[in-house]
Amino acid sequence: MEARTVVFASAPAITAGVPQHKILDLKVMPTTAPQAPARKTNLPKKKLAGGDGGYVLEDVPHLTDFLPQLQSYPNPLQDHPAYSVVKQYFVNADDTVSKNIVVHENSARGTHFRRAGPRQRVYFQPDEVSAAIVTCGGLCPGLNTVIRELVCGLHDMYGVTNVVGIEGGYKGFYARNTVELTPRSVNGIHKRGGTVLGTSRGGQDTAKIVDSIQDRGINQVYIVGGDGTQKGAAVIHEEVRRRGLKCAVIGVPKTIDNDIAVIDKSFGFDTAVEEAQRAINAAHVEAESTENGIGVVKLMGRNSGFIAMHATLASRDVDCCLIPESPFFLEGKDGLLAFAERRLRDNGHMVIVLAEGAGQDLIAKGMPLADTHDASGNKHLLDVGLWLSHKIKEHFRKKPNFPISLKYIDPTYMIRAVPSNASDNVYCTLLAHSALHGAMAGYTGFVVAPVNGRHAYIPFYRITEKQNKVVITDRMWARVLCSTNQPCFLSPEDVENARQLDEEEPQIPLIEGQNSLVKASPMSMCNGHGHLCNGTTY
Ligand SMILES: Nc1ncnc2c1ncn2[C@@H]1O[C@H](COP(=O)(O)OP(=O)(O)OP(=O)(O)O)[C@@H](O)[C@H]1O
Ligand SMILES: O=P(O)(O)OC[C@H]1O[C@](O)(CO)[C@@H](O)[C@@H]1O
Ligand SMILES: [Mg+2]
Repeated sequence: MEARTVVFASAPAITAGVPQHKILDLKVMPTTAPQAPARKTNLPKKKLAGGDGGYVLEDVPHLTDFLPQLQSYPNPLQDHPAYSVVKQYFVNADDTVSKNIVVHENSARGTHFRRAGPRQRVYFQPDEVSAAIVTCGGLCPGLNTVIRELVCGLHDMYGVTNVVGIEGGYKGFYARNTVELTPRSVNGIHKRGGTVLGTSRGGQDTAKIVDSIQDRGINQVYIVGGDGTQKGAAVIHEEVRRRGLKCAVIGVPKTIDNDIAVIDKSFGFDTAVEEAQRAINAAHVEAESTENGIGVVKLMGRNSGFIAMHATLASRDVDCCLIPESPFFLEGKDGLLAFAERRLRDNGHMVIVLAEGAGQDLIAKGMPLADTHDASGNKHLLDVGLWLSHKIKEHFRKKPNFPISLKYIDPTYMIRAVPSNASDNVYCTLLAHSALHGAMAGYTGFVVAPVNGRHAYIPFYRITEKQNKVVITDRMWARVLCSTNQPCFLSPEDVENARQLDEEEPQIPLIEGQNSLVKASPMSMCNGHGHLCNGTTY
């Protein structure tokens, strides 16, 4: 395939903070010709704008930020029969989504993100688009649905026919071949678990990946993966921008652990919680059927216990839920072992659900092991389910008049290798559509996801700067403790630490000329193309 590069003219004139975009013809040339010099931009990483009442828009980059002469075209969707009856199909240029939905009388309006959806003007012509999709990290229900809907959405809504899949995760960009993706080839893949493209951990070499993007002439890259993947996507975007390539880099957040910050939830999470019910039911049936039966179920959740928490609440058969965010201890009258004894005396059986990351410090105390990591740098965890089962058996072995029967169920890979359920399928479809509308409209360097129920374009740094964790000082965790009636196992010091972690995120102050655009009302911040008029300082 012929690689292409874009030549651009001088920066736009700026009048009163609003760049006057001069529309030039896009010149396309083979890479054998001298490369256009990457524009020496020192665009700040954050693109913020302020409005009245403490309104802050944390915006995402647009291709015209560094390729100001790009040609735009009317969105072909305006002639699409399926959308012709929709009252207002295009998103308003100044639509934004509020990060905080619970407000008080005197609250500042706070952080907002650009609303996802189709724009009136697009920055790609259908036959110009060369899109690539890659899936990275662990498996997750819904990966195939996202792939299918990206391919079909690009094709059906925008007439794009050139879409390839990168095989085997980030490594596939430089080590493996691509696979052509057509509506026909992806038809039906959403009914299968896994990812038809394959996935991997490690092997992220930004320069090589961007070389591959450039050589193959790819101008839209859809990167589907978890927190690690999105960190990789952020640096790929930086490099693409540094080289001045007309290439939109879009992240679609994936993880069953639901540990991605800001967003409502990640796809696959619902399916994982639903699938976990099968394991918990089995543990409950086994436990109920024997004298002092104990069922122990280990679920995924390296650093965040969302799956365990939601599976516990959904099931109602769980007597104790253990998650990484909430420390626990075994010994003493308030410890887990004494609690298990009490529960067995009262009910004759019990079910314990734990997230794989729970109690890691506790285990390490007893058996110091070398710190080992996977290819992506994630710490290898010790098997808390096996360890806890052993500790419980050891405890009751000392009590000959208290025979127990313990069954340990480890369904970790079973809950993520299944196809997505109906609700995740719909979610993945909307995610894919939001992603491709953003790319066609020229946005780049963003992750797409719902925030308070509305799909939004979120800058990469927001997703990668911290992980989403269960806040144990929140009411949701209290609901779990109330449903299981388990002790909270926390010392006053633990509670204090948890409260500190839960402190409200500091608002980013707008400093004119450094990280802010103009101080303006949201209405006045947009130009006719539906993106912020940002000039060179944002
Ligand atoms: N800090 C980072 N910078 C650049 N690339 C990274 C970074 N962390 C991870 N990656 C790359 O992203 C890919 C996936 O990362 P990782 O294995 O951590 O999974 P993930 O995307 O977090 O998904 P999950 O944890 O849900 O399985 C890997 O190819 C890895 O090399
Ligand atoms: O064994 P693998 O493939 O590294 O995956 C395990 C990890 O993947 C995750 O499910 C995230 O995808 C974690 O909860 C878990 O620790
Ligand atoms: Mg991860």
